[in-house]
Amino acid sequence: MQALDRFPPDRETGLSRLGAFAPNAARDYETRRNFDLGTGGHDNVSQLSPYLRHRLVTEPEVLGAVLDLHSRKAAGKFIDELFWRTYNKGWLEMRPSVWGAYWGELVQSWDRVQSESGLRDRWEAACKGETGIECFDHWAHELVETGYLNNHARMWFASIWLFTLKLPLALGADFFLRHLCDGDPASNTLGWRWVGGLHTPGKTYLARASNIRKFTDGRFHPKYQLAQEADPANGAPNPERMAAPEGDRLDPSKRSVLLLHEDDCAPEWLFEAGLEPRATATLDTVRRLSILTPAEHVGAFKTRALDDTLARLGDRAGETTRGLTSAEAVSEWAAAAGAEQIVTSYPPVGPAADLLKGVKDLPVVRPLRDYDRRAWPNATAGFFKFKDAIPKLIGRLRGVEV
Ligand SMILES: Cc1cc2nc3c(=O)[nH]c(=O)nc-3n(C[C@H](O)[C@H](O)[C@H](O)COP(=O)(O)OP(=O)(O)OC[C@H]3O[C@@H](n4cnc5c(N)ncnc54)[C@H](O)[C@@H]3O)c2cc1C
Repeated sequence: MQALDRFPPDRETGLSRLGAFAPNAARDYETRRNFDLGTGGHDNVSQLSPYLRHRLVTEPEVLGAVLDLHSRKAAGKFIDELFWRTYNKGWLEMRPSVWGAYWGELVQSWDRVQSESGLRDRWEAACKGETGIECFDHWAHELVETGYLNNHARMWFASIWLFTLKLPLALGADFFLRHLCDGDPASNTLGWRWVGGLHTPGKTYLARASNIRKFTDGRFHPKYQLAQEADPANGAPNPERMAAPEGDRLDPSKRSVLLLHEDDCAPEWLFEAGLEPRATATLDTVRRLSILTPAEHVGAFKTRALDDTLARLGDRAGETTRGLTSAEAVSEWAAAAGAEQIVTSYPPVGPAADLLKGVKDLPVVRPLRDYDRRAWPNATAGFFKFKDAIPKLIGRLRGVEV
């Protein structure tokens, strides 16, 4: 699998990629990050997203490595981008119905694909990279083969999907989730909603031929091929905000089992909080990412990342079980291990959280990392408001009050 050759799903690779990238996280990154230099040419950005998305490497670790080498000002652009991920997670936690609405739109759009042959043909051509728009077709192939696209390419691709090809937003977000190694319910849904003019109501992102030519170093120039205007896409409006989650308190004296999932492959912090599980299991939620079957590399990334986690935990994990796929299977496993509680790192909005809602027989204790608990409540409105909290959040991590 080409994607996993590029993104070996283990923590050691994530950390060594971070070490190699950190020296370039200041001016180099700021001036070059928007360039999409083609398959295999993405050294201008960190390519850490599959590791961050599954928390094989954590945000505090990335911030720490970068701030050991650069001032906050010098690495400001990179730090902002990293906090976009945190912002998206917090924003969706406080508005979880957006994920439910996305699923509703996906089911509806999929029904239309099956009944409207014109739509089906355009959707198939887009997914196969056979639209005749050379840059778009290249990105469709790159995504399917490598599981990755540069951020600017994701923006252009989503814009062309919505405004030139006039395809439904949910089908585009689904195409990404089925192929990205970093596919994330928050960053992907919000990324598509941002391009489509739903996140910042009415403000759409229109891809322009001249911008594509400049930032692909002249590889592509889709002159006269792209829509010239972008009316907001159809989709649920932003709902009212709920309170941010605080997470559960862990009582390590109770008989516990540990459940690992794709959202936190660095659960060592739970052991530091006193957890001594009798047994540990991994969840397999890849089939809950889409109505269709995700690409093989997407599931393989998650399975191997969780295997890497179990290997690191060693004997501390107790007896191990792999790949539970339903709430019933989780309950049965925990009961057989004689547990009083199932402990799991707080699963943010997405497939693992969806599955765990169905576990009723035993309490599921979901402690939340300090980083998330402090950062998420700041996603009250747009990113620029959230940004005001960044100095303080960094100060707490670095042990300096700002
Ligand atoms: C339509 C669309 C869909 C997207 N879908 C996803 C997704 O499913 N998963 C995902 O992780 N990101 C998604 N992004 C955000 C962004 O494109 C990727 O995080 C980034 O390209 C990953 O590459 P990198 O690690 O080399 O990023 P770098 O530029 O090196 O940035 C470092 C880290 O910061 C975070 N980051 C950077 N840019 C963004 C951003 N714009 N939004 C949120 N976080 C960011 C990522 O965790 C990234 O690993 C999407 C963006 C768009 C426009």
